[in-house]
Amino acid sequence: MNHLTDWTDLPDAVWEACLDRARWHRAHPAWTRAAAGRALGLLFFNPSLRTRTSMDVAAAALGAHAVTLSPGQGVWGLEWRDDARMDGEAAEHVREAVGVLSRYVAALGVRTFATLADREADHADAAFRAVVAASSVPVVNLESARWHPCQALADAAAVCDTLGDPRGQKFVLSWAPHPKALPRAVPNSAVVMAARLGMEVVVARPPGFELDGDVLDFARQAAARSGGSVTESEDQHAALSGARVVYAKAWSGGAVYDDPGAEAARRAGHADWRITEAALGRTAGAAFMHCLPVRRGVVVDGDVLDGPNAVHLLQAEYRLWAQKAVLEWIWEVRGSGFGVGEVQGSGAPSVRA
Ligand SMILES: CC(=O)N[C@@H](CCCN)C(=O)O
Ligand SMILES: NC(=O)OP(=O)(O)O
Repeated sequence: MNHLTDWTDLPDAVWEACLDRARWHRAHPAWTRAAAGRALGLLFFNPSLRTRTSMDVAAAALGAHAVTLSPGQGVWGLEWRDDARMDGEAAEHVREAVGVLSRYVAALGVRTFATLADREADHADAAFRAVVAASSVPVVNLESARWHPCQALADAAAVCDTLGDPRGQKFVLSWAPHPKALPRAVPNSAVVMAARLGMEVVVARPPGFELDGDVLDFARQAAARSGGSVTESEDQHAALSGARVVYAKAWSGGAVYDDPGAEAARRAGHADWRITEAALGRTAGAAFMHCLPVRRGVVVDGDVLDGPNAVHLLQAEYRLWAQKAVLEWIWEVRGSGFGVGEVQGSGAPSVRA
């Protein structure tokens, strides 16, 4: 069964074929009946605008039918912990709920954000893994505690369209201020994504906001295969010099698990990490990237988002093309059949001359 838990669980050839295919879809947007007769269940434990809409439309564009379910909002609240005594809000367990859904649909998409309270559960991606374990159909990760693989695929396509050949170009993942403690699935995925593309990756973040060591290890392993590199910096100013991409993202510091108050205070002390026109001016004409949703004037200034270097809407658009490619891969459909290695070039136009 083709689950998409994360790209780090899959051969590079699958990533490359899906990336080529995502770019191909942008150039060939016609709807098909490749997955006609199939249903897709979309289980959202957390809010979504892009993922929810683009998955629904991607399914429709392949002739499939999507059903979106939000546990606790018109759908029974769900428990995922194996050892839970269910005397709280949750009316059923994912073992039953996902067992049932597997009998209705041909694949499931699932969103389960990090708890930011249970370090071990988050690190093990336990909620998402509980759904995968209970499912008898393929599962697509729509952002778990650890990874956001659909975002990574869309981001990679947007980088390739924007830069042409990204190899050797400087990609700065820049930590950003935010009023809330946010998960790390997006930065984790972005750093491995850029390393896979052979980019010179710099993770710029204040002290206390380090990404997990195993995520940096995954990224360094990817960089070793692609000819890229991965380093860290506590100096945003220096990191931005020479950058061709600035990917801004807020994420919580490790202290969020032990001392949330201290984490919040430390986060509030770094408001000056916001991306401004002046910050972008220190780069080599970098494209500005963000996964969205984004807070204007907190994470990034409005004039950067409204300016010529911002590619955040292209990233978001690519979610649709990327997820068409993912659905084709998990269902092994594509008109004449979808096999790794048979995809030739994308033909997608460059959006930046
Ligand atoms: C604001 C917020 O909750 N952001 C979430 C979702 C990002 C895109 N799905 C995060 O930082 O992981
Ligand atoms: N980037 C992203 O996943 O957006 P949503 O949270 O709106 O789905």
